[in-house]
Amino acid sequence: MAAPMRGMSVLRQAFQGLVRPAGGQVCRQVQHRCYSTPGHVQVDMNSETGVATVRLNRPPVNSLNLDVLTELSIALEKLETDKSCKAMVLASAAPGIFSAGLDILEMYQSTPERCVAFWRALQDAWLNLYGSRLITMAAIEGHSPAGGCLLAMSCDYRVMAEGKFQIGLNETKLGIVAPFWFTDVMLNTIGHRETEKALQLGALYSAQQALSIGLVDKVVPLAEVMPTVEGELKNWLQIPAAARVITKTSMRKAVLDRLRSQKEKDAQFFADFINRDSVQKSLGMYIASLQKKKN
Ligand SMILES: CC/C=C\C/C=C\CCC/C=C/CC(=O)SCCNC(=O)CCNC(=O)[C@H](O)C(C)(C)COP(=O)(O)OP(=O)(O)OC[C@H]1O[C@@H](n2cnc3c(N)ncnc32)[C@H](O)[C@@H]1OP(=O)(O)O
Repeated sequence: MAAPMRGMSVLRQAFQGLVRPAGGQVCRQVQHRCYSTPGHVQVDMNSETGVATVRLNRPPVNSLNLDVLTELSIALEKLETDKSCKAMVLASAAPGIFSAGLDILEMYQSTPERCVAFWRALQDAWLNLYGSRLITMAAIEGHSPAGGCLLAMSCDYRVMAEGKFQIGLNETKLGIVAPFWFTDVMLNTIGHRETEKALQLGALYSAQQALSIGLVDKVVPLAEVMPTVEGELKNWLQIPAAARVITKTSMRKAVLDRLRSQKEKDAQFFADFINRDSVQKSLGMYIASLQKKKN
């Protein structure tokens, strides 16, 4: 039997047919299909319910590097074209973390070419997620700063674990600036006044604070995050899909089109901005502060 997954009872896993075959990889029987397991993004498709669970799997903190973002983008594209797939739950396979956001090492002392490739991968992953026809829900079972917060905000619904975990766009604290499309998504989520404060301060919120400003939709004990997402999904799945998708698309189109129309310019701007001496200095200091935390 596979080791129990965090936030999921052994009974629930047994019920869902989790087994570990001779090869050693976790797989599911009958109604479940694993799209991928070896990489940094695990996709588990339940063909009976039409719900896919996509787990980021890059321990220790699921920082989003070029590989993770490319894999995430491909996984989302596959689900989008899978007619049996109706909904997607974005979660983490790493305990205590949803995602630490972009891999800072992709932005520090990197080449302009790598920066552009990295940024394109982020743009594509986000366009696929924010523009998805699927019902998308974030199961936030841990910290979710910066790019992690962007991924969560880009879903249709967010359930976060109570306790010590934090979520927010903290870019200014690193001496960098949240790109316009991060800002647009936050504006659409919590409104203008809260976004202005949140972005200038680089604020990281507790789950309860995030709930109070509408950054997340529900806060529950850690073990209840997945069951709560599953319960909420039942409501969403009852809505006629075409009407829901048209509504979602019309509400998100302007923000998506804004990036689509200037993808290359945005990627070039990122590479130029991030390679400024002052930005590199700030990033260097931030990396040192993360490392110092341990000593
Ligand atoms: C007008 C201008 C317009 C455009 C400008 C263009 C672009 C600029 C904008 C770019 C956008 C960036 C968005 C981002 O996502 S930036 C990333 C921000 N992320 C963070 O600040 C999170 C940092 N991490 C943490 O706070 C903690 O790690 C965390 C709370 C998530 C978890 O804490 P925990 O105690 O559990 O773990 P740690 O011991 O801290 O970390 C373990 C190891 O992981 C390393 N680490 C952590 N986060 C990252 C990361 N984001 N990238 C790379 N590496 C990371 C950490 O250093 C530890 O490493 P080791 O010491 O073990 O080697």
